[in-house]
Amino acid sequence: MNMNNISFNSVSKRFGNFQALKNISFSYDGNGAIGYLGPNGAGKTTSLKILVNLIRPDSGTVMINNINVTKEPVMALKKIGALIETPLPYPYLRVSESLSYVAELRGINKKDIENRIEYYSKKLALPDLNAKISGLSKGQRQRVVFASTLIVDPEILILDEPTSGLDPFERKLFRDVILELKKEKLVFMSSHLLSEVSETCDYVVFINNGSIKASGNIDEISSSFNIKKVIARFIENVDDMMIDKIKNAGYNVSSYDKNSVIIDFDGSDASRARILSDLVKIGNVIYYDVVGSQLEEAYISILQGNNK
Ligand SMILES: Nc1ncnc2c1ncn2[C@@H]1O[C@H](COP(=O)(O)OP(=O)(O)OP(=O)(O)O)[C@@H](O)[C@H]1O
Repeated sequence: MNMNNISFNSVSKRFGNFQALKNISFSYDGNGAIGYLGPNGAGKTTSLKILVNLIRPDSGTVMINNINVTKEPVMALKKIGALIETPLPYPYLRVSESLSYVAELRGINKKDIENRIEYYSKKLALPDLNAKISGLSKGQRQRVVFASTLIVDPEILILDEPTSGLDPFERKLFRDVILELKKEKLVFMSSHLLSEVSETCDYVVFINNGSIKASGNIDEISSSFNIKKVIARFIENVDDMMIDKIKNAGYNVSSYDKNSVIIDFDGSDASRARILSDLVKIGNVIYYDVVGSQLEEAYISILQGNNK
């Protein structure tokens, strides 16, 4: 099995007066999945485009499997599959034609093409292979485009928000394919969906305002951030009087609805226990738990600059 790697070394990119990437560096060795996280406009797509040589950095280098992408793009990108800003596949072609066309361009033999079309047609629940691309829904098109990046059997898969705009069923199809692929390949994906990243990725890189804020093993990063909200559900309706009592007990109510209240806290077990013992004096608590995820806490803390 091949081991893959990618690295950004002091990469900067300016658009006019706007500095989109400021000296970014990170690297990853091995197979698995890397999640690239950051708010809109952080510089994720710009980084991914530089990685696949769609744009050139002003300074710094990007390497794929130790080959400099800017200097030797053909060699570096030979084993890459990329899905960046979903292009429209040829509308007049049929699904199977559009898939074999991409594979033929890469010199893949007919038998492999047929097998892979059949495989991904099942895995991604592709529409009828004889259907015209122009008649497909947005999600169906996205599935076909994803299949066309996979049909060439890439060693490294670069995906820019691959599931944006997909329904939950389609997201699951994508997730299962990524989970399968990452066993033997390297997947580098940007995403806004933290739940998706925590389910699929082994490593995370956080970017904000064109700078890398943190990177590391997802479990190690997540475990250093405690969840800082609890939810309590009551038998009785939550009214203003109850909310006042909770506030008077010294708590910050983040939100509430008919039967439940969400309270901010410092994330410690001691505070969590104390809140519950206070709440049972105020109402009949039937459910109590922390809400959110550690990755979400990490994302918020790191991107707000409270990096531990
Ligand atoms: N070709 C361009 N010309 C001018 N500015 C650009 C260009 N491409 C990107 N930018 C700017 O660079 C910044 C980073 O954009 P980029 O698309 O990399 O962000 P992103 O992290 O991918 O965001 P999103 O999650 O919204 O896709 C943005 O402020 C964007 O407006």
